[in-house]
Amino acid sequence: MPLNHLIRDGDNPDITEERQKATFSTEELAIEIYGEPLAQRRREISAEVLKRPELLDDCPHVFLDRTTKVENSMKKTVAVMEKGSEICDFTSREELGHLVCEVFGDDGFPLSIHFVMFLPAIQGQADDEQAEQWIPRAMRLEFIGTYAQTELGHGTNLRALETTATYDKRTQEFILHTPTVSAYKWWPGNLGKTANYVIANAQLYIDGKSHGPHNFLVQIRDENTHQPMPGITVGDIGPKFGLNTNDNGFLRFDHVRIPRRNMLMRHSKVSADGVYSPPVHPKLSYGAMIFVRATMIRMLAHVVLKAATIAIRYSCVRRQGEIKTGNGEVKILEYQTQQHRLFTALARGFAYRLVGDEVKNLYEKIAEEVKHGNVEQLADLHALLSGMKSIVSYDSGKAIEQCRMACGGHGYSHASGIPEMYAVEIAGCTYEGENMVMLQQQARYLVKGIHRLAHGEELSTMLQYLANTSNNKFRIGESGVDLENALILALEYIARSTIERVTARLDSLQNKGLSAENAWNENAVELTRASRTHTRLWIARCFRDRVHRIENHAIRSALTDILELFLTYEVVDMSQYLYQGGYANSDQVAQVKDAMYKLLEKIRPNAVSYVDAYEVSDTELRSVLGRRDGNVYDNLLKWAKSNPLNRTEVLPAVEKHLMPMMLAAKSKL
Ligand SMILES: CCCCCCCCCC/C=C\CCCCCC(=O)SCCNC(=O)CCNC(=O)[C@H](O)C(C)(C)COP(=O)(O)OP(=O)(O)OC[C@H]1O[C@@H](n2cnc3c(N)ncnc32)[C@H](O)[C@@H]1OP(=O)(O)O
Ligand SMILES: Cc1cc2nc3c(=O)[nH]c(=O)nc-3n(C[C@H](O)[C@H](O)[C@H](O)COP(=O)(O)OP(=O)(O)OC[C@H]3O[C@@H](n4cnc5c(N)ncnc54)[C@H](O)[C@@H]3O)c2cc1C
Repeated sequence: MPLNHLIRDGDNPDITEERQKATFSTEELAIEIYGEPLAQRRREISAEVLKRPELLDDCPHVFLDRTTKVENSMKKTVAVMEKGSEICDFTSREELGHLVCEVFGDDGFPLSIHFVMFLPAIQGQADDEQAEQWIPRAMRLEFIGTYAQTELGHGTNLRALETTATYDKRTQEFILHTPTVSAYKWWPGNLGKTANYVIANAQLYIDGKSHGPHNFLVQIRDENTHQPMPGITVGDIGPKFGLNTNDNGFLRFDHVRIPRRNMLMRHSKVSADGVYSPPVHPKLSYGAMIFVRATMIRMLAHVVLKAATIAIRYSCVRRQGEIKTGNGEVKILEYQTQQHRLFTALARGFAYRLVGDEVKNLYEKIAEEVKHGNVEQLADLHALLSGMKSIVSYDSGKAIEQCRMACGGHGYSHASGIPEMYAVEIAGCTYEGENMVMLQQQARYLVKGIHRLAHGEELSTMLQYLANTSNNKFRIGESGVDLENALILALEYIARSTIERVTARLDSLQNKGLSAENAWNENAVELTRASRTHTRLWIARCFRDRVHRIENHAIRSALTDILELFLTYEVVDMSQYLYQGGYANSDQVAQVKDAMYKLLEKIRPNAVSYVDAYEVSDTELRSVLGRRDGNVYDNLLKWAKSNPLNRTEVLPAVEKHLMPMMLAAKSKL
């Protein structure tokens, strides 16, 4: 029995040859990633989707205009809701999430923000009575909601949001109002044409006093006619870099009245006579953002692993050039440069995917505590997620772009599927908090950590390495120190020294009389660097711990190669920091590079099996280059021929414009 379970007759022999080389069972690696029974359920769901034409695209989605894309996704949503429960367990987020990926791909679908923000906001911030009233209706899709926070003028600085919710004691209502153009809600996903309810974030005013941003449930469209409600102006904001199947929207409130009980009241409350009770933590109304920041790590990793699947499979069927003259053209994956750009992308994908599970578990644990009023760990969680969403979105974007370029010209074509993946994934650098801003949120926490240490106070587990000042020499190659440990210690040193340096600069500038705010801004770039090094260390440690827990020996060994490649790549990428304070010399850094190049060779025979084990179906991949069967060229030709521009031999526009011009030019001769 071959170890790779995807070997089939009729496949491109070049890709079959790759699968025959597997040294681990791809099914067992799939189980390690997804767990049982999910690994098997995912396959069954994929197979079921293939049998149901109403869930499949009639033609490649990239050939469609926006209006048709939006219509198709609405049509398929209804099909999923009618028949989906025959295919998957709707109560399982994982199963439903997989079905959504199969049917809709990455570019958005009408219920995305309903599920990822609207419902979580209600679940976390509505009191029990409100939850009981709204959640069952929302789950049954009697209405569709979105999360309307960002405005035309402000997205980052939430304290400056201009939408107001003024309490009217007389009628016991809030009046939602958009006072200026810059106060228009702008960006919320599925707001433009789909949603009929929103969670609106607005400044709460009672008796002329502001209490800061709070969340309110507001109906914006009629439940029967879908027409905007009185006082509501709403529409789509237009085409974007990506996510064009998603109707991101704008929204204006003109003195819209809602009942008092439509303010989400689990944490903050307004009584009928207008008495305000604040939450136990001032940022509890930001809970839905925390949820998405925790969830998006796995979503982003998923996109990297899809891009790696495409580029690695394609690199085994594409032959170009010779390594040794006369020996024939090689698969492009034989080139070390190709292995370096693709296997490091693969390693990041696996690291972020597995660490993403840990982040999700941590979030769930802390969210449960918060629900019961214990906010002790909220600052740790906020700092971690601020760093994680920034590192994972940015480094995943770089990895996907490398995958695209590694496919040469065909990578630039939408036939590869990678351009759309990149456009969707890279939005993660912006949404849920612009990366530079979020890195600085985490930097505040790190600087505080150094100050706490100086005052002899206890540090959270995440920061304890800051106290390890005896780690001041790179120990690679020393007897008794294995590669992994030496690399993790190097990453600890990089993070600690970077955070210490920038904190010392901040302190010294303030001692010289500069204000804390100006000192901060003068060091903001270095602060974001400190934040990055800390997060990259956290990811590395968490990935290492995850791999060490694997019981299946062959799978642990396969993922150890990926882990070591990840660690060597991270250390090489940040090696300039190792020279700070004389921690390492250039020979030691060269040793890390050598180890990394050896790992590329070691991973090479299993490359296709790693991505096969991640098990993304062709339906979900939507890529001609990444097809499981490796039959790329015939299908590229079919794809190009099916392009709407080729429906007629002579394009009407050519007849109308260019032909007369050319004929007129000829007649002038
Ligand atoms: C089952 C089905 C599955 C379906 C799957 C479908 C898939 C669909 C795919 C969907 C694709 C994409 C989804 C996209 C969704 C995108 C949605 C959005 O973007 S919503 C809008 C997000 N907006 C933001 O993130 C705004 C960013 N800004 C902020 O978060 C804050 O304003 C700020 C943190 C930058 C500053 O806040 P401010 O109030 O000004 O606070 P201070 O800076 O003064 O900080 C004071 C203090 O508070 C701490 N803090 C800040 N935030 C938090 C928090 N959230 N929790 C805990 N603590 C917080 C901060 O650290 C400070 O602490 P100190 O101790 O004082 O240092
Ligand atoms: C695809 C997509 C989907 C979205 N979906 C939603 C949604 O469903 N609901 C919703 O409410 N919003 C949504 N948003 C909005 C999104 O959350 C905001 O765009 C994001 O938080 C960034 O805010 P901004 O646009 O105001 O950027 P800005 O804050 O204007 O950023 C512009 C530049 O200014 C810099 N900057 C700003 N403040 C600081 C600072 N304090 N220090 C240093 N630099 C700073 C930034 O780093 C950046 O370089 C979505 C956005 C996108 C792209």
